[in-house]
Amino acid sequence: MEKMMEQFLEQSAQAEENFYRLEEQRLQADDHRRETEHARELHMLQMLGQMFSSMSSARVAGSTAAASPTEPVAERRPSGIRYLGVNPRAFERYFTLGSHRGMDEDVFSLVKTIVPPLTSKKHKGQDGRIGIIGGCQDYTGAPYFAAISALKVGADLSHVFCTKDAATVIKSYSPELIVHPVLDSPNAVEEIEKWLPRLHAVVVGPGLGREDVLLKTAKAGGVCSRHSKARDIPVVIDADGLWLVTQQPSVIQGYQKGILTPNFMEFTRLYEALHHEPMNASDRQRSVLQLSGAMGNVTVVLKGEQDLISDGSKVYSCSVEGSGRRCGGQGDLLSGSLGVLAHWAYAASEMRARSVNPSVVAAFGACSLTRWCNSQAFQQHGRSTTTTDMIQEIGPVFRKLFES
Ligand SMILES: NC(=O)C1=CN([C@@H]2O[C@H](COP(=O)(O)OP(=O)(O)OC[C@H]3O[C@@H](n4cnc5c(N)ncnc54)[C@H](O)[C@@H]3O)[C@@H](O)[C@H]2O)[C@@H](O)CC1
Ligand SMILES: Nc1ncnc2c1ncn2[C@@H]1O[C@H](COP(=O)(O)OP(=O)(O)OP(=O)(O)O)[C@@H](O)[C@H]1O
Repeated sequence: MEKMMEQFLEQSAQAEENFYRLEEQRLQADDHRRETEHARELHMLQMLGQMFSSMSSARVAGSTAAASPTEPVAERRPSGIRYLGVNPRAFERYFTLGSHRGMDEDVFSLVKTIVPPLTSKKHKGQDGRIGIIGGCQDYTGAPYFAAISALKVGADLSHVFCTKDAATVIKSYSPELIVHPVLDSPNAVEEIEKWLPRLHAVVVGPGLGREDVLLKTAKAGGVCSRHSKARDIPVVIDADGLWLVTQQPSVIQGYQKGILTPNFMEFTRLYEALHHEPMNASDRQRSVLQLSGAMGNVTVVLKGEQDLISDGSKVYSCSVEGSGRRCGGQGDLLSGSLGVLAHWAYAASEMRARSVNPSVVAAFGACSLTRWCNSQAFQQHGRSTTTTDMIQEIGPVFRKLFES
């Protein structure tokens, strides 16, 4: 009897494994189809963009007005950043948001090209299945903010992997999230790995806490899992996930689709752990470049008055207008949005010459979005602005920044 039971269990484990293998193959085929479709649509958009741009340059050439808004754009275009033919007005609008740095406009225009078209041919899941690893007894807001932001940006499904006692709380904030109460279960890593093959990006850290056992699970089940690195999906590391990276930089060092999003304190800790010397706070651009280099060129986003983004070769700054209000949770909005944008950027970039790192494009998009949501929410709520108010702005701000 016992033997039969054993055989039965073995067979059902095998059947389950086969199911996931087939499911993964099916998802990969779907992704491939979608990427091809996306590339075709993108190609048409590029051609249209080029047609518009040549029409508008013809108008500029024919007019006597030397100060057309399209002219300085061409002059400001830096070498090494491919121009993909977008509406020149995007640059004009971007300037009104507060940036005055030549390099930024091109990265900003690239963000628009990664947004997948909405078509009736897609099925649920194709625009992104994002996983957030975080959420414990103390912190239930952070994973919620990250996961709901991913959905509001345009992901189709958002999964949260949290501890048991955080799960009911997070579920009660939103019926839209899929919540797995597994982080503190004895077989936590297997529980997470069951889902990982279906995910397009993971965000590790919001509200994770710093208990050893949770950090170990996040490491084995998220950052280092064969399903994330081997499947080559973007891994965004934020908040307490950065605590883990500070203790063990090798968990993400050299992984090209790794993106770290430290605030100033998290950045300082990580910098000092890697360089064994105090950071020079007056030269943040240099420090962010150095840290990305020391991490094997993972993308680093140092958040602050200006967000500095580097993949170790260049530093980009994002200074889209925000506000003076610094409520907790804004960083979670950023990391959740970044998970989706990173997936889109890599899906889109397969078809293109990679003149700009897709992680940088995605990071630039997420920073611009977060900052402007902050500014828009502040206009209505002033000092009482909270992250929930900012999340309500994601839809209109995204449309205005990236889809108009
Ligand atoms: N509602 C929630 O559940 C929230 C939970 N959070 C979680 O709280 C946990 C701890 O996050 P913390 O960010 O507090 O991390 P830390 O415990 O490392 O604290 C960082 C400290 O640095 C300070 N700081 C930030 N920027 C600074 C700067 N430029 N100069 C000087 N000091 C600066 C902050 O006030 C904070 O006290 C994380 O898991 C995080 O995800 C936060 O995301 C906020 C919202
Ligand atoms: N001084 C500032 N001016 C404008 N925007 C800022 C400023 N500081 C931070 N931000 C923006 O706020 C967002 C979150 O950064 P913040 O430093 O609050 O992260 P965090 O501390 O990790 O957040 P969280 O509270 O979620 O843990 C980023 O998009 C950043 O651009």
